[in-house]
Amino acid sequence: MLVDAIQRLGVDYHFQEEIEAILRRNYMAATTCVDGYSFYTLHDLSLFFRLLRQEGFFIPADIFNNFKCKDGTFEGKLKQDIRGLMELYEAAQLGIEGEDILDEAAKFSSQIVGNRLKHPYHKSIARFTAKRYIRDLQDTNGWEKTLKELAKMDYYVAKIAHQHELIQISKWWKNLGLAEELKQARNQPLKWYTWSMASLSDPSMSEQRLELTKSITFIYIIDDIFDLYGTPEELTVFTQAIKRWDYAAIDMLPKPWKKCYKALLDTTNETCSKIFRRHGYNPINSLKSMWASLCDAFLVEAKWFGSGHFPISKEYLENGKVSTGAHVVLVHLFFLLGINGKTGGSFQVDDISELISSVAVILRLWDDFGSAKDEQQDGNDGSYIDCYMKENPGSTIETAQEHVVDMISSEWKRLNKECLRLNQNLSMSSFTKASLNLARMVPLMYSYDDNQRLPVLEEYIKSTLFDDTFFIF
Ligand SMILES: CC(C)=CCC/C(C)=C/CC/C(C)=C/COP(=O)(O)OP(=O)(O)O
Repeated sequence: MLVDAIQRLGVDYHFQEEIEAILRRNYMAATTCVDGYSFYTLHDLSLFFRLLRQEGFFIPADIFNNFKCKDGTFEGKLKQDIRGLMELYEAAQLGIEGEDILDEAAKFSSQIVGNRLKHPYHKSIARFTAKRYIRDLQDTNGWEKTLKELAKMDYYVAKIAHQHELIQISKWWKNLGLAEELKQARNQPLKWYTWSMASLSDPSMSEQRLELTKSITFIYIIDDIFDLYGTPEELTVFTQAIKRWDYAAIDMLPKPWKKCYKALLDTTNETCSKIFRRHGYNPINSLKSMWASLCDAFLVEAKWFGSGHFPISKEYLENGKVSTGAHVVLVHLFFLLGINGKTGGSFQVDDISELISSVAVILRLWDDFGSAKDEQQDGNDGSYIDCYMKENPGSTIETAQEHVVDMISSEWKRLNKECLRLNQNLSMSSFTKASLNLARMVPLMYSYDDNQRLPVLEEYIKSTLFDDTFFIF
C-alpha cells in the first residue's frame, strides 16, 4: 500500500530503487512459496498483481481463479467487497491478449462500481489524479501524512520547473519566426509542451522535455504544411528535401517553407549535439530517417485525399500510424534518455518498434475518433472511421466507433505486453514509463466537447501549471 500511495502521488521517481527492491522481494516470496497467493484478499491480490506487472514482474492472470466459483463466474459475495472490486478493476487494465479472466474481471467489477472507475491508475497521468488521491488518502499521523507533505512539495517543485520551461519554449518558438511565415499553421506552444510535461514527470529532466517539445512542434507544423499548404507536387519536393537533409536543398523549396526546413535541420542538429554531450552518442541518422518516414506518410495521405481515394482501413492505419509522428517522438525520447547507452547497446531502436506501433495506433484511432479539429481544415485529411464505414456498408457511425473502442482496448493489451517484455531490462523502465504517459495523454488531447474545446486538457494544464490551491484540502 505504501508503494501504491507513492506512485499515485506521483513521487515514485524519488524511490525507484526502493520500490524495485520491495517488489522483487514480494515477487520472490510469493512465487517460491507453494501456497503463494491463497491467503490474499481480493484487494491485496489485485494490488499485488498490478504493482508487480507495472514494474515488469510477470504474475499469471489465473491467480484470480481463487475468487471464482465452480461454474467459472466470480463469486457473488465479492459484490459486497467494493474496495476489492475497485482494485480488481485497476489490475485488469494490465492485461495482455488472451487473458480472458482479466476482461471478465473488468466487466464484473465495473458493473458494480462503474462510476468510480472512470480513471484507472494504469491509464491515467499520476500528477493529474494525485490531487484526488491526496484528498481521499486518510489523514493520520503516520506515513500518509508524511507522503502528503512530500507530494505537495514535489508538486510545487515540478510546477516551477514547468513554468520556467514553458517560458523557454515560447521564446524559442517566437524566435524561430515560423508563426509569421506560416500564418494558417497552428500556434500552440503550450499544447506542444504539455505532451512532454506529461511524458517526463521528473522535474530534473528539463533539457529532455525541452528537446522533445521541439520535435513535437515540428510534427504539428509539418502536418499543417501538408494538410493546408501544398499541392502533392510541392509536397513531394518538400519530402525529397527532408530526405536529402542538406542546407543546399533550401533552394528547392517555396519561400514560406524555407525557414521551417532550416529550423528543423538546425534544431535536430542541436538536439543531437546535446544528446552527444550527455550520452556520448550522436543519433542524427536515426532521427533523419524518422523525419523522412513521417513526410513519406504525410505525402501518401495528401495524395489519397487530394484524389478523393479511400484506402482500405488496414492500409490507412498502417500509414496512419506513421503519420501520427509517434515514431519521431519516441525515437527522440529513446535517445534523449540515453537508453542505448544505459542498456550497454543491447537495446536499439528496432527493439522498440512494437511499442511505438502500439502507441501510434492508440494515437491515430483517438485522433480520428472525434469530429472536432483545432486545425483550420474541414476534416479533409481522412479518418479511420470513414475508411471502416466505406468498407462495411451496413455499419453506422456508432458501430464504427464501438469497433474503434475495441481496437484501442486491444492495442493497450499489446502495449502492456511490450512493456512487460522491455522492462525485463531495468534500464528500459524510464523509457517505457515515459511512453505509457504519452499514451495516457492521448484521450485528454482529443476529447473535444461540443464547443470545440478540450475541457479535460484545460483542467490538466491548469492544475499542473497554474493552480495554487493545492494546499487547500
Ligand atoms: C502519443 C504520442 C507519441 C504523442 C507525442 C506527441 C505527438 C506525436 C503529437 C502529434 C499528434 C498529431 C497527430 C498531430 C497532427 O495533428 P492532428 O492531431 O490534427 O492530426 P491529423 O492532422 O493527422 O488529423
